[in-house]
Amino acid sequence: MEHVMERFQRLPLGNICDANGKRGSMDPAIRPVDPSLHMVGRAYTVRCHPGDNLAIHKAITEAPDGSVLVIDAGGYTGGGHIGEIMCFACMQRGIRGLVIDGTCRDADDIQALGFPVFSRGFNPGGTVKETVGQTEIPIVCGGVPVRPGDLVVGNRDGVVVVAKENIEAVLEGAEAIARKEVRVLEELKQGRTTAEIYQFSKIL
Ligand SMILES: O=C([O-])CC(=O)C(=O)O
Ligand SMILES: [Mg+2]
Repeated sequence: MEHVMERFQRLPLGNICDANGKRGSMDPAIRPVDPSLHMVGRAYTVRCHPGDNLAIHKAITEAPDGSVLVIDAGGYTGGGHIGEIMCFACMQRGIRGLVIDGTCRDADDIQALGFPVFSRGFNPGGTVKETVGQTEIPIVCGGVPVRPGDLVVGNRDGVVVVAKENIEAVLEGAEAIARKEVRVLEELKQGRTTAEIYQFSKIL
């Protein structure tokens, strides 16, 4: 699986998404704290009560290393559910990154840690720690259904989710698309147009 993760990490998200039937891309309002970071791992899912981060603390203690925490916080933007402390705790547990349908805080410190976080922006406001919530259940995050063990890939383009049953097929399809794009770029350098290469001249 490690090799598979490395291969995914090298691929453009657009190629992965196209090979995934053009599906699986989250709402682009979910943005990386640090656009230079790449993230890939298996989803460990969390549903927390909006404005309450206790379920995320639970997930940090439970998730196996190599996981990406994918958190449905109901799109709540009234407080920062995660910050520097929780991201550092994730790193110590071998968690590869975190996606939250909600806001985080401590942006400068998270960036300094080099831990990949994707969120609906920031809010320095606090959250309560009262409701245990649920982990390892099917959720929706950024408009995309996510189940435990699905593959999650993120970079400055956004976040794409690949169903666990399709990981191998999507990887091979995305690599084939990437190879084809190398050939297209070569043909463009030789002076052909996209209309010629893609044979749009029949309809354009
Ligand atoms: O403690 C919190 O609620 C979130 C936070 O700021 C941190 O993890 O550093
Ligand atoms: Mg903090």
